[in-house]
Amino acid sequence: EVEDVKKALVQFMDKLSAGNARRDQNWGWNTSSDPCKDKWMGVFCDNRQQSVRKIVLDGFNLSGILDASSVCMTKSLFVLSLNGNNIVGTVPKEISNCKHLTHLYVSGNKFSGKLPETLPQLNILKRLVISNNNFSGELPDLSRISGLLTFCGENNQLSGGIPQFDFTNLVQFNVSNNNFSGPIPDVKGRFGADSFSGNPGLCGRPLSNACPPRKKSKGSTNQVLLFSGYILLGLFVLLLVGLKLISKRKPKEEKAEVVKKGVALDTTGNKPSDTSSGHRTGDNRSEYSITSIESGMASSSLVVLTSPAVQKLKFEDLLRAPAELLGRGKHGSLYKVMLDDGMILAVKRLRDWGISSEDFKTRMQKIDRVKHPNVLPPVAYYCSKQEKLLVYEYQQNGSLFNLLHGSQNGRSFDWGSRLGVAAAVTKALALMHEELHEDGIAHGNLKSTNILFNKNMEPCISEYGLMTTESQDQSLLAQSSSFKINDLSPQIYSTFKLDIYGIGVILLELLTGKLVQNNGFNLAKWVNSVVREEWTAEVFDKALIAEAAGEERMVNLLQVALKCISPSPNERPSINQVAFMIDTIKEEEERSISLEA
Ligand SMILES: Nc1ncnc2c1ncn2[C@@H]1O[C@H](COP(=O)(O)OP(=O)(O)OP(=O)(O)O)[C@@H](O)[C@H]1O
Repeated sequence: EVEDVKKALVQFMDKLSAGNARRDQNWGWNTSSDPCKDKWMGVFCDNRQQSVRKIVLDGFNLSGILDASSVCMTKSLFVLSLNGNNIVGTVPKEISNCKHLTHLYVSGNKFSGKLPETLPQLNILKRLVISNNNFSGELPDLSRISGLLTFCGENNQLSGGIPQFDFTNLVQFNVSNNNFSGPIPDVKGRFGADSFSGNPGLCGRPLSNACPPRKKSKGSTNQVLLFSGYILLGLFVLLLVGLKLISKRKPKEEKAEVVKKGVALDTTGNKPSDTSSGHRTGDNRSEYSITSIESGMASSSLVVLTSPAVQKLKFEDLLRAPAELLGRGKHGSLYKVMLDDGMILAVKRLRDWGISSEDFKTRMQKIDRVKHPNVLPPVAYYCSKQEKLLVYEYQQNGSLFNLLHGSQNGRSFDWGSRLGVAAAVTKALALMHEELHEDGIAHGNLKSTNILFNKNMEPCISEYGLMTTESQDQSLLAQSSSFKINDLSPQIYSTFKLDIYGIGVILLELLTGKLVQNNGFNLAKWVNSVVREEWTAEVFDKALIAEAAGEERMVNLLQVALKCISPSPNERPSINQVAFMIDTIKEEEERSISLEA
């Protein structure tokens, strides 16, 4: 099989470089050497040098054709980059065989013809860049690639209408200088005229030429409705403030007291509090409305982010709804809020965060821009001087912590599923780290209570980015119970490396089924000591041993975990390396299962 892949790669290069002069000896790309071990030019492999992960051949003056069926023989290629060559012909439909592709770059070549209809089958594609070629015809329905972040198709001869991309998800989009025609879909204000200019047949916003009038469209009625919604909300808030001013003789003092009440409630925990106003349902839990948190709000309103689930959410809905305290973490308290329409939300009331409102907003917007199916997006936030609220959809299926340590004790949580959770979570974190690295926004608080299962039982990382850089210092780390990593030099602690540590601990939890901290027990320390004594097999969860799970792969995953929790942040792998390693283990597991079958 390895030989087949190698032959296919050599054939791919033969066709790609047809007629090009011979390369020097470092070039590789021949059947007598190995693409990974002998480091063929432009080939990047997984850590164990076993499978090809990236092929980057930018600017190699290649002037042949793209043999997609050959290059896609590599089992898990995720980056193919051929920018800045002279490649001719089409992008063949067999490109869809590269199922794992997340990045496809072919800009600055002489590609022509239509893009293949099979392209949207690359459904985990993140970046698609085909600019500066001679592509023509209509685009296939790329809107089917739900996680697409980049589409650059400028400077081609593409025509037809522009598909309804998920513009809220895209971070880069350009179709300028083509022959597109018709109205531009609603880009949600995310992209400007530059992205569409140079297409004489296009009309509508963000271009300045309006489309010829048609029957009044549904879209505009919606807009009117939305607009009047805002006016109503504004009036409501004014009314509320008015009532408060009238009903209170000493509004200032009263307000301070109300805020205090919220805090008092916070510290009394689950006991129903007399200070909580209204909306009690009479049972013995701390149910009350968020009104009691902050009645004096008015200065700013709820900002609904791009999640489709709560487009119509209003601040008044949050205020009115009964809320139940779920827990008090280090960032603040979490409430379960039930809306009238049956929708259930999780509202985090952030504890004094030492961040300005402006910075908070910018941060939320940056986080909102990056979407991954395994990351729980915030759906809205509220931000005033006194109060910051963050709204998520409530996840009925509980957390990874519950699944492992709840009443089931992880018994029905088999090895394959645990490996699946590990792989999904690290991949999701890899994307977040990549996209938010420049902004310096890491997760900051990764742990099994922050991995929630959605309605399809897919694991989702929640509360991404809730820790500011300032508060990510060692003193906070030391206070936190689950991250007690003594003897560490604090200065070199970067938040991104802290996330790797968090992933390592989650992997240990998956492998051992044990709590991270328990009556002086420290999971990381314990695992390290058992491994040092060479009793490695002792660490694994009895439930995994009982199902006779592949021990070799368990040991491999344990090694990944141990690298992640290395005391020196610099020795910890990057999240991409972690994702590769876990992917490889998962592939091996799948292979061994198919062999058994
Ligand atoms: N969106 C959500 N849906 C359902 N349950 C949630 C949601 N977000 C958090 N939870 C659960 O609610 C509980 C309390 O959450 P909270 O965030 O307050 O605690 P924490 O994660 O331990 O603390 P922190 O993240 O602040 O360090 C946790 O068990 C968590 O798994």
